[in-house]
Amino acid sequence: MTTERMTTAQALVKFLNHQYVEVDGNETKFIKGIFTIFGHGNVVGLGQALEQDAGELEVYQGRNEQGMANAAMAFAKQKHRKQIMACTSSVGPGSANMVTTAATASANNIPILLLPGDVFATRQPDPVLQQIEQTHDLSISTNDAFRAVSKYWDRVNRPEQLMTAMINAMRVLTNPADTGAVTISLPQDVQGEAFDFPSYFFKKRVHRMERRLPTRESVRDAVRLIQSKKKPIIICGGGVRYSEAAAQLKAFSEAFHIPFGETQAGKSVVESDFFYNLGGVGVTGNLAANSIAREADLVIGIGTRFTDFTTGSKELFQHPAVEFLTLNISEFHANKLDAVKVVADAKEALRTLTAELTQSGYQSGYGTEIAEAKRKWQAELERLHHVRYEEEAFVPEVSGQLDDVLSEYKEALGTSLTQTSVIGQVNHLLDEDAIIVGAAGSLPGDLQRMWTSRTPNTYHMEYGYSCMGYEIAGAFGAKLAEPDKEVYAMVGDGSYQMLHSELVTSLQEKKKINVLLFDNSGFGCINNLQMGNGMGSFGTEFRYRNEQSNKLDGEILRINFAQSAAGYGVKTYEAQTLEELRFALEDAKKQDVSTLIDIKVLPKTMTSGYDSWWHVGVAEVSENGKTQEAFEEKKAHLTKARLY
Ligand SMILES: Cc1ncc(C[n+]2csc(CCOP(=O)(O)OP(=O)(O)O)c2C)c(N)n1
Ligand SMILES: O=C1C[C@@H](O)[C@H](O)[C@@H](O)C1=O
Ligand SMILES: [Mg+2]
Repeated sequence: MTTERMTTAQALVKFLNHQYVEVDGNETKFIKGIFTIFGHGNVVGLGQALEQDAGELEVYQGRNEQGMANAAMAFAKQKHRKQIMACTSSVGPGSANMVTTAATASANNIPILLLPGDVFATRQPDPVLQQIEQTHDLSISTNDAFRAVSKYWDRVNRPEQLMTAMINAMRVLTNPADTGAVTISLPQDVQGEAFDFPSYFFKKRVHRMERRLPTRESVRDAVRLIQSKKKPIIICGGGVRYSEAAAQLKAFSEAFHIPFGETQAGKSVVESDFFYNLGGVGVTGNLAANSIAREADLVIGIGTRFTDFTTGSKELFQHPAVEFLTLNISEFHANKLDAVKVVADAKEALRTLTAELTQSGYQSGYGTEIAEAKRKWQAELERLHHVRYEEEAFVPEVSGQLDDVLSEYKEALGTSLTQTSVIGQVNHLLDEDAIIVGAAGSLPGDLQRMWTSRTPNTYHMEYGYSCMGYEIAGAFGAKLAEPDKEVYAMVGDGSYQMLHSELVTSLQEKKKINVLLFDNSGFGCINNLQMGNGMGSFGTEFRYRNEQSNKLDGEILRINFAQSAAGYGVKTYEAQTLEELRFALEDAKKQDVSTLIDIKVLPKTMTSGYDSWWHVGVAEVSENGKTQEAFEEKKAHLTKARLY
């Protein structure tokens, strides 16, 4: 047996350089690069190995561990999970900062390899700087927090453990049914320890991402179920996108005259103007998809996790005889809602099902309903694009909540722009193949409803975890994945303030991203949620502390985000009118550096409603009559919802 004497960290870097995936006969290098923030927990171990010989790994410098890991996750998402990035952090706070992204990646089933430094395996210097000493258990460290949010977790306490750890890491990272965050904790002493690694550990490994075929029996069950139904609706989830099954989905819906709604992860798999594409479905769905879903007697979920947003907390589907069919690579997700299930790759399942159903001569019973529902939604969309603020008698989309202070916002932010009209302009003016990236706030809802995708795979939304602060790092990660396209972060002022550090990394790497910042001076969607459920406006508007009341109900905060980003070297614009917005969008396209448009919008001018319900934990007992009413309303909805 030939061996190579190297440190654990050197062996890890060499191993990462030899991993490939094969999909449909195409081979790709699996790990494109590694994001780093060095500290004592990784610099002289993994840092040394990367300095000495990083191989073909591109080494990036992050600004915030959560931010860099978000960028890595977005890269993998935009690459449809066929290529990934690794991330290394120091010990303690550096690794803790990545826990949020681990959760985000796992919730979204996106592969990401996290390599946090860890406390000494020998325990000799304990407590090392940044070590928490848990008196009830000295074997745990900050990195154990990753266990709850990783799909695979391991700690390399001896150099030779690296081999099984990494082979298992690759098993999970390349498993389409159950991928997500993989965390390999690397005690800082072990990173530098040498071992005679066998050469076979470093051989080229090609991980075939196989397309699981459906069984004959499951397809037979599916065909029988579909044949018994007249008004099916398909829910197109992220699994369709990662399986690259757009053509098969289109063929299936055309052949049998079955429309589909899109989840956040499934949006833009197919262009919006495809006849059978109804657009976003669920809590943040549009009128067309939700009205068809409400009356459907069969819901065919393809590659979807059926989250509460997709099912309207299981209240959306109201046909008395509604049943569920799932096509999913994950047995766990396929099993939801008591569905008849086809556990298989989406592309393969659709191919087989199309062939079998064709033989039966099946056609759905839809007449003009699909065209009619789409026509009505188009008219509503037009209206939303043209909502303009008027001083007198203006009724915002979310009305009856902050009506009396809208003019104060107009003054403070110097704007009368409505959010829906801004989205209309942006959708109109961006290049057809531009990618938009988002995650949290009111924008994901507006965009799932309103965004018209003209080119496939241009809508990139992280809504499995809806993690504020993903947007800008995510845009940077998407740009690394698709450097030839313009990428736009769609971000609220709350999310922007939470985390935008990787904007600087985009400048450093000369990878231009564009930030469209919607400033309504508040956590707008949460303000809608609380007030919509009987509360007052509490802790969600950005207002100064008022010395009289000692509450946060003073004047509205005014922040010039454009000025602050200009300090980084970003090309910035301020938009308080549609003309300024149009100019900025066009001029931003001409720039080579990252850009930011500080768009001031009025609160309460985002979209709302469209026949859906979201189950939240409204107070059962309160001193406020409105909250009491909201609780009664919730109870009424619950009587119409499935219980599991
Ligand atoms: C990390 C994180 N913390 C908290 C939340 C809960 N949350 C969801 S949206 C939101 C406010 C978002 O405000 P902003 O970005 O300004 O968007 P707006 O709703 O005003 O459009 C909050 C606090 C979250 N999704 N993620
Ligand atoms: O609590 C939330 C409410 C949603 O409206 C929002 O989009 C999401 O970010 C969230 O966390
Ligand atoms: Mg806001």
